[in-house]
Amino acid sequence: MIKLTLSEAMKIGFIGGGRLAFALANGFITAGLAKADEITASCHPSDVASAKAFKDLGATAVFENKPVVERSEVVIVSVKPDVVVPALREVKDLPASKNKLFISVAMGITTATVEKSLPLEARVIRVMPNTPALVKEGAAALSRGSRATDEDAKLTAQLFRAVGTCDEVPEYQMDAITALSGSGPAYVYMLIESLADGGVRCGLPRDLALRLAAQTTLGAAAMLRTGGHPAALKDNVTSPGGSTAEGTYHLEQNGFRSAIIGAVTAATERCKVVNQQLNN
Ligand SMILES: NC(=O)C1=CN([C@@H]2O[C@H](COP(=O)(O)OP(=O)(O)OC[C@H]3O[C@@H](n4cnc5c(N)ncnc54)[C@H](OP(=O)(O)O)[C@@H]3O)[C@@H](O)[C@H]2O)C=CC1
Ligand SMILES: O=C(O)[C@@H]1CCC=N1
Repeated sequence: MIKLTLSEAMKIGFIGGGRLAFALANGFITAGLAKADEITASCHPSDVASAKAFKDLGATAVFENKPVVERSEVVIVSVKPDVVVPALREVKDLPASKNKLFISVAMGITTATVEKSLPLEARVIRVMPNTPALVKEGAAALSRGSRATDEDAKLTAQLFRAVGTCDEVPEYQMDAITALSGSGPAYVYMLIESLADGGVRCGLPRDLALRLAAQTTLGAAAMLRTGGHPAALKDNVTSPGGSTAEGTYHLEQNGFRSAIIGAVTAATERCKVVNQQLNN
């Protein structure tokens, strides 16, 4: 087996050159982990915009999946969940697919499902990243497939740690992680947009409201990273009889916490349904 070592010269391929693939490719390049001209991504022939985005990065955009596998040491499978099996079927019989590390980022799709679509010798790791990888603030988790080695897990963790954090977890936790940190940026953007809308409603100019909302979210997250507990940090903001107590009371009355908990629960269920549908 060829030993993989992470270096700037590592050839990284993406089957599915969409939004997440672009965020990762851009993140890997700016982190100095990959050279743009060592990256290959496959795009649909009709998807001129994605192909152009990769070309503008200095990467190679192709319109077939086979060259991605042939040109790359590590292949990141970044198509939509229902396209994973058909896309891998196209490359299964290539000699280049044997002994290769495939990293699947598809929501809900288990390593067992991916392994069944590849040659016996291929190794699989499942990763759930998120789009803030683009600015090196990603949160990722990885789980090993049955044939993945310690070195594969180490290399994958190194790749994703270059663009944020990466924890190794048992695979049964992956759906909940997808629902929390994979989808989480969308919920946070909704929070930020709502904060700004509130500011505008109360008379602030839109650009100031949006900047304050984004910086407040960034600052609050940075405080948590220093080791504080969210409840204690919230209490520090809440003066007796003050504005925050009034605001948080309104949130509680309107089911803010249960709405967020419900969102993560619903998204977790969606991941399970997707994998079940694929295996029926
Ligand atoms: N977006 C995110 O924040 C995250 C996404 N993911 C996972 O990443 C994967 C991709 O998501 P995302 O980037 O959002 O989706 P996109 O739709 O942006 O990307 C998928 C890309 O694959 C292309 N494609 C479709 N069929 C094929 C095929 N047979 N061969 C090669 N490429 C093909 C699509 O082209 P076309 O549009 O023309 O169909 C599209 O450009 C999903 O499995 C998702 O679960 C994981 C974590 C976070
Ligand atoms: O919405 C989705 O299905 C993907 C998975 C996590 C984030 N985006």
